[in-house]
Parts: sequence; structure tokens; C-alpha cells
Amino acid sequence: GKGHSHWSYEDLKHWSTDYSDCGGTKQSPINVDTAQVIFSPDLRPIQLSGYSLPASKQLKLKNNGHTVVLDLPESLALTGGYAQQYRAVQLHLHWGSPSGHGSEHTVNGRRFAAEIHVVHYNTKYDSFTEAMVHPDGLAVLGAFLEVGHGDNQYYHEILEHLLEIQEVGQETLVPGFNIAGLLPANLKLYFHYNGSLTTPPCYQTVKWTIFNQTMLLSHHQMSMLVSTLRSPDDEFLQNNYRPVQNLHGRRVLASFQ
Ligand SMILES: NS(=O)(=O)c1c(F)c(F)c(SCCc2ccc(C(=O)O)cc2)c(F)c1NC1CCCCCCC1
Ligand SMILES: [Zn+2]
Repeated sequence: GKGHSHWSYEDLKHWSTDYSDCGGTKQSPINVDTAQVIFSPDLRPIQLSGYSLPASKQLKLKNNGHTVVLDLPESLALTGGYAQQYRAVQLHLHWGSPSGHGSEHTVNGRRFAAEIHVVHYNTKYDSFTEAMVHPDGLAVLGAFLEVGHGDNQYYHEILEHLLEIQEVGQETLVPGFNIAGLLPANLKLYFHYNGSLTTPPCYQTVKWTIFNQTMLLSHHQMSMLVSTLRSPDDEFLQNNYRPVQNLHGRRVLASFQ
């Protein structure tokens, strides 16, 4: 997109000179200190509708130089858990390298191997470009990825195509599948806070939901994720995570004790 391409995870200090919101007081990601979260029993289970897509529905998968993005149809709707309805825009991943973890959010200082973000916009606005400049404009669902036993069949639907989009700007088509399979089965246990996009323009317009349950991928799948895509400087695209940001007094809510 316009202006996105010249920033990098190496020169984080310049983000706020080019994009003023990046220096704001409601930035993401954050560290979740579980001793400081506020148990909020009124937080409802997250409900996903229309997430199961037929294989006939082709989805665009792109290496945009900063991550791998799967465009999502607006038919995917986020209903429970938020006061208003949100519709899907895209999903993407953040990861580390063979020698280190790369989730964006951390829990009690622990960084997980990787993190998925499913980005939605509030349907009271006409489009996500309009929504993303309003404080209640965006809702992002986040889940941590770790190495476990056996391949994850849902992540396989994306990871098996990474070789087709190794270079920046390359895109391919992926047959539809149940996108909900990329997120935990238990959508009741999550942290919730108000924050921002973790990339320029860093708009402070995201209601974040970070699930407590972690997704498990095989070791081979995780190594595919961290060592396939190339970045603009033709190195491996790795460590595409922003350091955690100061809470500046924000409270993190938890739907569980
Ligand atoms: N964690 S996050 O949600 O803030 C996030 C990142 F951390 C991201 F790193 C990204 S990718 C970087 C932004 C970008 C670059 C190029 C293109 C393109 O060529 O199409 C598109 C986007 C990325 F796309 C997103 N999500 C986007 C934020 C960018 C602008 C609005 C689009 C929806 C959400
Ligand atoms: Zn993200």
C-alpha cells in the first residue's frame, strides 16, 4: 500500500516521525501481566459466523514484504464478545526465526513462537479504510502459535502455499476452508484491551482480543513459516514483530479468572 513499504522493524524509532500515532499512548502490542488484569465476567464468548468457506471460494494469499496476508470476504462476521458487529478484512501472521520466538503480544514476559491476527472492521462504517480511523473501528482477534506434535491441518491450508509467494509482492490463490480452525476451539477465554495497529500508521483504533488457548503447529510447519518468505532486502522475512509498548495506565480485561 501507499507509504507502507519504506518502514522496517529495524528502524522502529523513525515510525513516530513519519506516523505520529506510532508515538501515542494507546499502542500495541503489549505485555499482558496476568497479576494486573481485571476479571470481567460480563465479557461474552466470541462468536464467529460464516467462517467456514467452501473450497470453491478462492482466497488471495500475498507476501506484502512485512507478513503473509490472507484476504478474507466480508461474509465472515464477528458477533459475540463485542457490542457491535465487525466483519473480516484479512488475517496475517507474526513470527521469529529458527533461533527465536516472534509473537507480538507477550504474557508475563513470555514471547510465543508466533501469533495470528484476524482483522475486522466495524460495520457501522462503510469500509475498513473509513473504520480504521475511528476508535471503535477495528477489532483484531489474536492467538499464539507454538510447536506441538503433528501437523495442524488448518495452518497447512496456508503454509503449503508459502513456496509460491517467496518473493515480495507475489500472491497466489488458496481454496476456501474453515477459517475458524486457525483460532482456538475455546473462544470464551481471552484478554481484551484497547490498542492500535502494530504497524504504521499505528492508528489507535483497535479493540484487541487475545485468546488464552494456544494453537499448536508441527516443528516442520513452524520452520516453513520462519524460513520461506523473503523481505524487501531479499533476506528471509523474520522477526516481523513490534516490541511491546507501554500501557500508559490502560487496563487489560480478562474473561476468566
Ligand atoms: N498487526 S496489524 O494488524 O497492525 C498489521 C501488521 F502488523 C502488519 F505488519 C501488516 S503488513 C504491513 C502493512 C501493509 C503493507 C503492504 C500492504 C500491501 O501491499 O497490500 C498492506 C499492508 C498488516 F497489514 C497489519 N494489519 C493491517 C494494518 C495495515 C493497514 C490496514 C489494513 C488492515 C490491517
Ligand atoms: Zn498483526
